[in-house]
Amino acid sequence: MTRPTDPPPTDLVRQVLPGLEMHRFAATGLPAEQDPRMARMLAALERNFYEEVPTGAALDQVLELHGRDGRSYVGVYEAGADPAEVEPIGTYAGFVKPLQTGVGRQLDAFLISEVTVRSTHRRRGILRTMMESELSRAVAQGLPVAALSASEATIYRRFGFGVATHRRAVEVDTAGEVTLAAAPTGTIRMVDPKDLADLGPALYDRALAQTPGSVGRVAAYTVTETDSWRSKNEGRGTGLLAAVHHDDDGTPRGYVTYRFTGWDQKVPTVKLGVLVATTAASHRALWDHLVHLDLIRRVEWGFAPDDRLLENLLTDARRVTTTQSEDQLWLRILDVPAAFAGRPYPRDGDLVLAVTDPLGHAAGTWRLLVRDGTAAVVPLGESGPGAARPDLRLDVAELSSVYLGGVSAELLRQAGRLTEHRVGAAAELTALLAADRPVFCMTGF
Ligand SMILES: CC(=O)SCCNC(=O)CCNC(=O)[C@H](O)C(C)(C)COP(=O)(O)OP(=O)(O)OC[C@H]1O[C@@H](n2cnc3c(N)ncnc32)[C@H](O)[C@@H]1OP(=O)(O)O
Repeated sequence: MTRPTDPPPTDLVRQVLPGLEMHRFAATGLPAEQDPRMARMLAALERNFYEEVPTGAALDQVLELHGRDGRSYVGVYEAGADPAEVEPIGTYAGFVKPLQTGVGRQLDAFLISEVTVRSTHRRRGILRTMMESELSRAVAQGLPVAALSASEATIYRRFGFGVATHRRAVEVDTAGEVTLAAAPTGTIRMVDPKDLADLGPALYDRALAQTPGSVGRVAAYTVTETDSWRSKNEGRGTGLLAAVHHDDDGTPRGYVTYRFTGWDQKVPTVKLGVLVATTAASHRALWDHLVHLDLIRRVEWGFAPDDRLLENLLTDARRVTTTQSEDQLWLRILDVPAAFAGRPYPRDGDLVLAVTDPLGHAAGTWRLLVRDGTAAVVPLGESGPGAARPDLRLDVAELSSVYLGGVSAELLRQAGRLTEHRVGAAAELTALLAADRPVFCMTGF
């Protein structure tokens, strides 16, 4: 008999490679004792990332959070193994969250995370098997795009993913007199991080709606920003600081969390955790707070947008140093007509795109016709009646890179990543896909 607390059965078991089987099951959110299959999945992926494996209450907390995300897991096991008894060799998580395609416009995206293969079983096609299977499943479910963030930049292009957003790490020199280009408004109040439990997600969702390139946040952030990881000080907090900005009417508009790195540092420093601003004024006010912290001479932020907003915020732009710059969101268009119908356009346009796709999902010659801010995409033959000569020829990885408007098609033409058959077509595509706000993925997953 199945008790209500039992995890649901595996919905797929099949041989995928000699001696190996693939199982798929949902994260139940149940504690390890009631769901040993998920506990072993989590242990395997932590080990494959060379991380410590959580136990006890810390493990149960992670399992609960993954349940809240609605994650679906795929595990590759030795044939005949019971996933409740042994750890998988390959791990893969997928879940659906909104992708912001423009201000006020969202699409459902298939987010992929926790992709690992045991070090003794790498380069035998386990990742390829899991990825091809799950992308096909996402297509069958009608999801127009997939997305991930990559541990290495050389892995995912072969599966049709292209870099759509970038992020950087910055250091801001806050020693001495720091001035902002415009005076801040509203008030800043220090709060207990636990007070962000409801406010944080609500403000994030409002910021998300204005930020093309961002995706819905995973549940783990509610624990990170409230400083309540059970693995650290049993969830009682570790000295994280939190400040909320209220506008002149007293409405909360943004918040920031940060941590002092200690007096043993040569340059007294705070490190930002999460910064969420739903208005430009709130963003300015939070930075005004950060750059004027007494005794602090440096602010570090490891997850900053790759734009020049911060430099323009300060009177002295040279106080900002970029210490690292990286790809962030890798996007993969699965359904060309649905993806292009699901974003806004600043102008009219008419382009024919010949798209190659190693997995076939987006392959074809497509006419992208945009009128009054709305796109219609129709498939065309390249030969025979109705044939059209393409203006541009590109792989789905490049199409996915330029889709949100954060990467320029003209720039990719100059890099030799796409071929122009009509002079000026790449610049036209760039203009057609221009975003109304800087394109940035505000969150990791
Ligand atoms: C979205 C995320 O979760 S990103 C996190 C990815 N995980 C990690 O970095 C953890 C450590 N690494 C691993 O666990 C594994 O090496 C993985 C998951 C990256 C690759 O798994 P494998 O099973 O070895 O990959 P698989 O054998 O299926 O290779 C598929 C293809 O990708 C290529 N590939 C695999 N890993 C890499 C790599 N690190 N760099 C470049 N190419 C790679 C293979 O050569 C192969 O190419 P081909 O099919 O075009 O000939």
